[in-house]
Amino acid sequence: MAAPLLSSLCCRHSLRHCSPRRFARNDLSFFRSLSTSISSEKSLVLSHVNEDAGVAILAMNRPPANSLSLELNEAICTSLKEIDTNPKIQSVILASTNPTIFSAGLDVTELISPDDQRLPKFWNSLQQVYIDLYGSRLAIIAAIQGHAPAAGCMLAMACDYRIMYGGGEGSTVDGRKRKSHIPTIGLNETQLGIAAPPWMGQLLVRTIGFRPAERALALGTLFPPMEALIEGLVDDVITEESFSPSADTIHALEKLLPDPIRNQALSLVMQKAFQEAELYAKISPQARVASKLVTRSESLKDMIASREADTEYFCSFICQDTVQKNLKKYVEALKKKSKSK
Ligand SMILES: CC/C=C\CC/C=C/CC(=O)SCCNC(=O)CCNC(=O)[C@H](O)C(C)(C)COP(=O)(O)OP(=O)(O)OC[C@H]1O[C@@H](n2cnc3c(N)ncnc32)[C@H](O)[C@@H]1OP(=O)(O)O
Repeated sequence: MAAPLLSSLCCRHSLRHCSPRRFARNDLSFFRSLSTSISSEKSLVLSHVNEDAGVAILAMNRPPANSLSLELNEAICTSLKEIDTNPKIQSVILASTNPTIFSAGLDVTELISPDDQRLPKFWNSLQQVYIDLYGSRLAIIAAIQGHAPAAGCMLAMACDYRIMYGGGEGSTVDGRKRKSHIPTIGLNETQLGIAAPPWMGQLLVRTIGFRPAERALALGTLFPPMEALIEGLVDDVITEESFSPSADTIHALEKLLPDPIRNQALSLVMQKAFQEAELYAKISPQARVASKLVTRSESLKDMIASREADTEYFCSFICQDTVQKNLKKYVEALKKKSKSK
């Protein structure tokens, strides 16, 4: 049986051990309703299940940018595990409560002057997120309504299908117009003066192919939606003009989410993601998981085998003076940019 193999592969080696302005940027009106179902660790992740459809939603909820802290990583794993234990669920939509940011990647503040107990734990938690998503028996659909740099892109690549919002006019937050946003996705680590870890770089190679990945890794390329589609980094790009959900999809999603999604980008990607999630949920789970094993088990085994060495290398790399200097500069620039808005 394929499913137990995949899960035992992952479990055996598990090392599990705002400002008001920012808050308003999240479409909490709709996602708040999700917290009534399963919520974990201060609701850093909100999730909800629809057993009839066989679909669940897992939404990252860490303002202002869904940057991956130790706690958010742990919350993602906990929620996924809870969903995984429900045999009626076959598909999960990995989403974000932030209308313009899917995930900003690692919380870079975790990397600056790090605590030597917390740093390896933090890295282990990121590895675990990757292992749990990539090796899940569930079909996971990434609903990428906003930016997905670095480890944010890794989250998407670890899913089974990626839908990206193509940007457009008149996106709304809380019913008010806001300027349109065009999200980007990619492994931009070299722009921070660091390199993507081998397993993340290899994931890009497996997703878009050797030469495009080699170039994108070196340059730290962040792809806008249509370029990401052409490269094969995402599977679908949708805009207000290109996608209208069927009445059935709207109804089924409404059943799953009692409050309507008011943000247009979020609403569109969620509707498309729901359609895709239903499609996966209709496939024989055994056959689907067996086919997933064909493409993923070897790289997962390699990753698990090199996990400890990867953590050691990461910790010593991050603590180097030059790396610390680069990271500090990067975070200062990030904060300056944010303040100047
Ligand atoms: C051997 C291997 C060794 C090392 C491997 C290390 C691997 C690393 C993988 C990573 O994931 S590194 C992280 C890379 N992430 C980024 O470079 C993204 C940085 N963020 C941005 O570019 C932008 O924030 C955005 C495009 C995601 C969104 O832009 P925008 O909508 O304009 O928002 P703001 O820039 O104003 O940001 C809002 C708020 O969020 C804070 N923030 C953003 N990203 C991060 C982050 N990654 N970590 C922590 N905090 C982040 C930002 O500072 C703003 O906060 P304020 O309090 O200043 O308002």
